[in-house]
Amino acid sequence: MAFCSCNQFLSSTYPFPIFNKNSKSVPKFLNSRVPQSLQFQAYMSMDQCGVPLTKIKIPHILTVAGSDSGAGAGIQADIKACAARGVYCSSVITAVTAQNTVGVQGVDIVSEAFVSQQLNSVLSDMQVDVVKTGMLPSLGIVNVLCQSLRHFPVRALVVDPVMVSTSGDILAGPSILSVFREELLPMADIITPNIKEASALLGGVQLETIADMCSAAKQLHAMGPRSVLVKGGDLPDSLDAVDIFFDGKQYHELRSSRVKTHNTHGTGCTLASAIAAELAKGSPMLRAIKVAKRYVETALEYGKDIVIGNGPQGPFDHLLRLKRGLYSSTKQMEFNPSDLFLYAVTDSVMNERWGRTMTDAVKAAIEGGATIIQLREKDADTREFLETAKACVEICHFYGKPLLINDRIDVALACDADGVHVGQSDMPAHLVRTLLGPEKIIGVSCKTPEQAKQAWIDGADYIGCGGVYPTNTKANNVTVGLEGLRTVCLASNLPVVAIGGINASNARSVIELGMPNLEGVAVVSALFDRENILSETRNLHASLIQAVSKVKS
Ligand SMILES: Cc1ncc(COP(=O)(O)OP(=O)(O)O)c(N)n1
Ligand SMILES: Cc1nc(C(=O)O)sc1CCOP(=O)(O)O
Ligand SMILES: [Mg+2]
Repeated sequence: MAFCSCNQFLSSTYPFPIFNKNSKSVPKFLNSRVPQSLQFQAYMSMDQCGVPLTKIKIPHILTVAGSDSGAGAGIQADIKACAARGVYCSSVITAVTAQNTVGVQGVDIVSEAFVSQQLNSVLSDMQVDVVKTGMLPSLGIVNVLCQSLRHFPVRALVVDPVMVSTSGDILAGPSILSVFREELLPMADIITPNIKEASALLGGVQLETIADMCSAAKQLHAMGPRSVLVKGGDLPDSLDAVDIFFDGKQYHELRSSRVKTHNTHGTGCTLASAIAAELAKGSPMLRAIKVAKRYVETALEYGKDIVIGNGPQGPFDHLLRLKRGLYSSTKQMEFNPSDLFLYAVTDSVMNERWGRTMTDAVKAAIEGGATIIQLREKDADTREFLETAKACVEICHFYGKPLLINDRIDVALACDADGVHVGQSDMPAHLVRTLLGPEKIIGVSCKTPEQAKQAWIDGADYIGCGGVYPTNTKANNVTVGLEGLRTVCLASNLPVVAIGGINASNARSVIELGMPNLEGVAVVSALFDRENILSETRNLHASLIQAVSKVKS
């Protein structure tokens, strides 16, 4: 069988270097074996009859960790998390634990020589993209791992410094701390300690507040990893789950509501594996962490009521009861609040009135400056809507703009749209999130502060607030006015887009409210019920730019 690289994939490189810039012994981008820079690399190949075949390389994580006989954590959690996130997972087992939901009853450490042999088997052959480490129970095992990583460099190293199990059992003693600090951490792209592990790595300091977590992240970063995620799940007195990410320059406070459940065994392993999976797909670090956190939250939500074992901490449902089978293993478009700046909501009745197709209308709106498109079809046949939606996804992605579907989760899934917009009488946003998965964009219409708060809890990405002005486009719509918009913006943790009766003449007053989380305006008739969409969009775009610069000055 003859293989040759397919050129269209050659430019698809990873956005991150292999090892930490401070690492003394490992050169950056060292690559001795295979062209690993080609994510999802495709090979054009011929079989014996000369028929072309396409082979696709899927992202590959190697987990170096301990086995958990109860399968909630360790190697078993890593493999399930990777399967759920659409990447391949090989495994090097460092220890076999006898474990259940009560605790750890026994540990059998695998010999250094055999860990080394496993590492060699996988790394010498299988084109690993990202290595993720979990339980590393002896100094010798950390040493052989570091040696292997020098010999077989990979794209990224995720170190979950597992020391104590959720049940409080010791999985790696203090003897490994020095080799962690001196050898492994400087090689890592990210380390993901919880509060107890961060404290142990820092010699036993007390971490009780978010400020303490930031300080710990900075001190751990000084040990050499490119970035640090200190997980605050154990932080006392916090209603939310708060993690601190530090990339050496900036701190990011990542906050999410806690899922009320005892089924949390293995969340640390799962989060680190999910981060590794996103990195292997090509996401930058912060994005990888956000997606991984959402995945863990969704999995906890799915598993919150399951009963496995009699102990205090049960496993959860990594595969989300296999309900979300339509997750894509390809990289999804990232939501940026600035996408809401000029939000075009389509209307096919208006398009028909002006004698044009939906695809022409979408193209013209984007060329005029629309930053995001929503397909809103109240009466279309599903089949016809789906075909239009598929064509519009292509157009939007060609221009690098996200496309959302109004109301119809099924259509959004079927055409692999970037997300959906739902209102208060549509499917609840938390269910939309579980159906669409952690990466898709979800917007929710909100007219009150309570609705805005709920949208945030439900895992939405933004809210739409209106009607700011009276509109003929949506029957019986309640007008909340500029004051209503201001009240909702003040209550919202999410970015807001204003909607309802907005056009190039009154958009200024909306922007001049000066609310920091008000990112833009959504419009239907001012763009689509006009003869020339391109010039109307340009006009509105110019008004918005003018208004924003006035607010800033
Ligand atoms: C950006 C944006 N904001 C609000 C809406 C309205 O959604 P909803 O309340 O569900 O009403 P319908 O659009 O479904 O009639 C929206 N579509 N987009
Ligand atoms: C779809 C929609 N939702 C609204 C809300 O208030 O939530 S107002 C509206 C219609 C917006 O159309 P136009 O820009 O033509 O006024
Ligand atoms: Mg709706």
